[in-house]
Amino acid sequence: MKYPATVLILDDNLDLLTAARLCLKPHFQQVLLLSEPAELLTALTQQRVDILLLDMNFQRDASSGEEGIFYLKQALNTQPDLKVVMMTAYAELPLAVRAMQLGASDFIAKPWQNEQLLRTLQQQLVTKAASHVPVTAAVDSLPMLGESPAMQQVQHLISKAAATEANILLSGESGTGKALAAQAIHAASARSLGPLITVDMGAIHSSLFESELFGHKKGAFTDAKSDYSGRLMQASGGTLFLDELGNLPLAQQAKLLTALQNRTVVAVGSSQPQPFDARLICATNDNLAQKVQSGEFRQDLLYRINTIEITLPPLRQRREDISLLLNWYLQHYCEKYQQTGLRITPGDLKLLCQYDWPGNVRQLAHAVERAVVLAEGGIADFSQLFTVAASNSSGLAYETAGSATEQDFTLDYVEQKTIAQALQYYQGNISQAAKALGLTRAALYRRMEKYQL
Ligand SMILES: Nc1ncnc2c1ncn2[C@@H]1O[C@H](COP(=O)(O)OP(=O)(O)OP(=O)(O)O)[C@@H](O)[C@H]1O
Repeated sequence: MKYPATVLILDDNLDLLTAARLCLKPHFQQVLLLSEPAELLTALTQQRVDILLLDMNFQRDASSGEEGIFYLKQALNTQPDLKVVMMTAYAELPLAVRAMQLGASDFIAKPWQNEQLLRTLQQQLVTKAASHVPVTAAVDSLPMLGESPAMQQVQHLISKAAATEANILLSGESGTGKALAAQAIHAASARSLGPLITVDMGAIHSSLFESELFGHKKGAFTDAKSDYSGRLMQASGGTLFLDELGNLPLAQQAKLLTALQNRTVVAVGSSQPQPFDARLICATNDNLAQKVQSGEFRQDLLYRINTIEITLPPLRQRREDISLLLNWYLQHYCEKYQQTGLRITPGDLKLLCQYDWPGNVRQLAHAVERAVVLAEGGIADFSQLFTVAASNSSGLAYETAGSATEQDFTLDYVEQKTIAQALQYYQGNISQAAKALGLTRAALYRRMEKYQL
């Protein structure tokens, strides 16, 4: 039986490509080969890929791995849920660790044994299946819940704003539902039949900013193998959702402002402005007014985007909604994991309603999912969350040096511990934790799912 998955192998060594294809073809539905790294972006935009097997070095005698890192970032920016396995002939641990910090899922040293390669890729598919509902995908189908006065006010603003063409700024802590609100606004607007194009501004590499947003012409730069329309044009007729806007560097803020003011884009390699027609929604978990004061955010850009500002309140400021959300997610995950009759004990419910939920609804949903999976005797098991809350630490058992065990030295363990500490330090702020860890937000989410944080 073949895995219903597509593997893309990128290496400039044609013999290696052939050998890898021979090894993998009997086991995977589709195995694609690429010898030209400049074509990676096009390949990923044209074709859904599950696993990318990526070489670290492309130029002759190169051993720094920088090219591999560059293409890794490019691949994850294009397809954030992609599993990337790095291949390196120079199996230096620091390089592999760096690649994994940047979002690679695993690495394999060349020359590999066929069995080892197969096992590594199979493992990626298992992890991919286990992380089932990615956070972003879950947003698509979930309703926006909340009966507290604060949420009723938010719902009211959403329906009023949706009926207009006004630019909207959504603010609020991480996990409070800004992306969900953007979807609700789009769905309730006259543009609902058009596209909703989301751009994570924190995840776009500065060198790709203009090309990604405004498009490029074929031949405008080395990698530009064909014309690309860009996100603003793609959103025409629909809604453009710029997430994590507070992370945008000043130079790029100026370019974005010009495009928004003129409602035109000039593709890289062109001098011809093209009009675009998209409704703008922006989101941030930063205080942009404060960033204006400190000179990190342009005031004119803020005025352009915040015609209507909607602030999503943190869960701790609307505790009335906690039990509603707990029950809704309990039912949701019971259906998903085919559990029946699970309940939350009154004692647990009380504690859960008192808890501050620094990661807001996202954290609550994850906690319920975990509790459903770990449930025994018909009772949802929140013990892991309570351990975290009680110790006010990451929930991991930190042994002293004297009691260290072998597992303390595994990369997985060290990574998990570091991520948990960063999340705790930044009080659940995903963007700040991701930045400190040197990860994209998508890569951090993937790891949080993996380690159940
Ligand atoms: N009011 C709500 N009702 C039900 N689910 C919600 C609600 N708010 C958020 N969620 C869920 O919580 C998760 C996080 O929401 P979302 O991604 O919209 O948050 P966010 O504020 O955009 O976070 P970030 O700033 O980290 O991107 C999603 O799975 C979403 O469906």
